[in-house]
Amino acid sequence: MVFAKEDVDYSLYLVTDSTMLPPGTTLCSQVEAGLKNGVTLVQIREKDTETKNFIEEALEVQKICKKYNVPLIINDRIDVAMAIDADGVHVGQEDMPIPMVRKLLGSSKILGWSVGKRSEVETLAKWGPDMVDYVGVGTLFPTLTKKNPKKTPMGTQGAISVLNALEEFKATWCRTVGIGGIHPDNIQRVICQCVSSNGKRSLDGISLVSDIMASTDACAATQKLKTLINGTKYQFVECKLDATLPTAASIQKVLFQVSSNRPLVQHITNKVHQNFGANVTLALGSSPIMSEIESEVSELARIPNASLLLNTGTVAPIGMLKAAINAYNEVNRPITFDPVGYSATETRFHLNNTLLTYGQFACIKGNYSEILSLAELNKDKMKGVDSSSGDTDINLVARATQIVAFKYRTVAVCTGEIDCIADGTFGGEYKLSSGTAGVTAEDIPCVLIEDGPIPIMGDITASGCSLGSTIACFIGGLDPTGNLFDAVVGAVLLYKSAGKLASTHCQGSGSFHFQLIDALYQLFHENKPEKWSASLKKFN
Ligand SMILES: Cc1ncc(COP(=O)(O)OP(=O)(O)O)c(N)n1
Ligand SMILES: Cc1ncsc1CCOP(=O)(O)O
Ligand SMILES: [Mg+2]
Repeated sequence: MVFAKEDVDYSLYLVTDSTMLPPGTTLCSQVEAGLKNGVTLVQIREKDTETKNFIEEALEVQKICKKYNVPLIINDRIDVAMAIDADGVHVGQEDMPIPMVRKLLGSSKILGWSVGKRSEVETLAKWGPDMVDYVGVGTLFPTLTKKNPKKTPMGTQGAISVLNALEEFKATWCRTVGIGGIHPDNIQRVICQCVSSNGKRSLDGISLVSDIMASTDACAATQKLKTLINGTKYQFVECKLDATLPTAASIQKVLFQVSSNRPLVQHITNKVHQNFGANVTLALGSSPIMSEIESEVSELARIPNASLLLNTGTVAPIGMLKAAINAYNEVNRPITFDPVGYSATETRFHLNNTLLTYGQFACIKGNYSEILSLAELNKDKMKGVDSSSGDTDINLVARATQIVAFKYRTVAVCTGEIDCIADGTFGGEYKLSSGTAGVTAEDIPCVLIEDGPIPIMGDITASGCSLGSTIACFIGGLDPTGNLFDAVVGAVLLYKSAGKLASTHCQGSGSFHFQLIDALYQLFHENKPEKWSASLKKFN
């Protein structure tokens, strides 16, 4: 059977490993369970099997693949692939060089290569379309399946770099599958986030081993994966999104929802912010809980209208932070992420990136320096964790906010003299292969709040962090059909308006602190956004 290369369906690519088979199953029974339920491509990857047994097993699996009309790929062993006339071969960076493999296999066979770096993509592009048909992009997440992995997990941002390189070097023929630690809890995020910056391509498929091979019910495991792959909406937060910009009426609706739903806002935040954040949360009719207890995060995330503010100013143990992200992502409750001092030190850079790779955030909030660094547009290293001051190129800041929103499929907020908010969620929509149909960061909704600076804001501690509390209250308080962008924009408008009001009543920074809480309380309960002093302007 010869498969036309352009017809190969990479969407659910099963790679075998008979060392992890549960009792009562065999290599063939697991592969057949997968094929029966929608696996579209199979690779035999048996690292410890002797040649004779490898061939026998490969021939058995080949019979099953033929029955389901699905191509069979052989891992590493070009000799075995040729001996049994398999449909293709997969090799990695440490295996036989690609030009030699192609020469041995001939042009009609499928040839896959493992890549993780831009330079590797450049090489395959130089070889041209007759060499590599698809790439395995990884390792995405930690996995126990690959022994002694040479690469540290690259996360979705690493996969985006590979997709960008394929576009940059115009390797249009080359298909892509993500591999490494992919399971139902992260598969939608992988498909949703892994889109090239020009919006032209997402991954063509998901490749995995243990989720099916180690499953005691491989049929159910495959069905679950298939449903998630074929789905079109990633409900990382149960919020309806539409294309219209927020209005006073839509923000009023958000405030009503927050008042009636009274969200529980878990704060994992820095010590300086804790007391102020709790008071801001209470002023907004919500309940604060300042918990960093790992064993209770799952319970907290399951409370109706729970919302998490994760601020990395002073840092809880990484295991606790990951558990919290996991707990909220698992039940589709929103996380507001404030990567304080994102690239101020190497330690912060790695910690924040680890967390960004680990989960999905409904909102990412930062000051100019943080957002520029997240967007990789900050040429100068940040000096500290405070917001930068001085001349600001608002076009650059707005562009950076859009890039962050697009990259992380989130609502990004950049705060400063002018605040900027961009919606890169695409309503949670995702699709293999076609990316965002060419829609890029520059095209996504973006608004500015240009009401001038409130200098006294800089004279109290944790004023920026408490905008995070406000956002977390608003997102958490939404009804299931609520609008995420409206909620974030409403929170920023309220906070700025309250800041202005408080600054006119205070006598100094001490009274400003209290006046700010009073103003938030008053404007929130009055619920007349049309009267707020801060106003919106569409960017572009
Ligand atoms: C689809 C797919 N992608 C990547 C790999 C890994 O190949 P390699 O880097 O050669 O590692 P081993 O699988 O040989 O351990 C793969 N097998 N399949
Ligand atoms: C073969 C391979 N190459 C990179 S990660 C990996 C193993 C993936 O296995 P799992 O899906 O069980 O994490
Ligand atoms: Mg290999």
